[in-house]
Amino acid sequence: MDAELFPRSPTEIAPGAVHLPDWLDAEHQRRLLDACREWARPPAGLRTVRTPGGGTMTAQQVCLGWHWYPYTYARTVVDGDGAPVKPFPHWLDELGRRAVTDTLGAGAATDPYDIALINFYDGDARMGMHRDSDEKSDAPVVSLSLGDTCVFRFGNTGSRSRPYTDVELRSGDLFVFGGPSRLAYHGVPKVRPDTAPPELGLKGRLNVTLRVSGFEAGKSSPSGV
Ligand SMILES: O=C(O)CCC(=O)C(=O)O
Ligand SMILES: [Fe+2]
Repeated sequence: MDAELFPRSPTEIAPGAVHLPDWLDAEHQRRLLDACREWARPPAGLRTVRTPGGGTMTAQQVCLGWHWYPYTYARTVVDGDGAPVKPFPHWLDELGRRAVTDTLGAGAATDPYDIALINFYDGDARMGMHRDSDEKSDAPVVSLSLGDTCVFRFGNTGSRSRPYTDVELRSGDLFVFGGPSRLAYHGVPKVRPDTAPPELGLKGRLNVTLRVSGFEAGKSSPSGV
């Protein structure tokens, strides 16, 4: 890796929101990328998300555990091929819990993680300011980045506008937001093309967010489907 002019260090961006650079080493990034490539395959694979207003999200998405679509969760890909959502693997829960204790400390332990949203950004894909507010649990959101560097904008709980902080998320970086920042607006205004580590072999950017649903096992989904 290039020598850093300004070394990147763990930073609390807002109360309960922590950026931990280089959390995944090259080998773990490669393994997570391999898994993402499997999850992206149909059925219930990578898809373009349509918003109720008739637009489309520029980042493509695949879900594990629960299928997210604007603005709720279902058991099947109701807005796509109709297949059952892919299962959420146990090792991702372990990764999520470790991410939380490494950033927020052992006291921040949560219920098991059971949702992953995997976003793929290519071309000039981006993501507008939004809150992750369709889960019932207030457990921290865990975000892992692979491939191209992006500008991640982390704002406030009141509105999409300032004050916010722009953070560069690079391949292998971890960002966790919980506590008073759990419902903060955030987005990805820019991805920097061709900045991925060459040895990873990914063109574009992948982001894996892990969440705790808080939905009751055995009960119907919040959307009823
Ligand atoms: O790509 C990212 O870093 C953010 C993704 C995100 O905010 C989301 O999936 O809700
Ligand atoms: Fe989000």
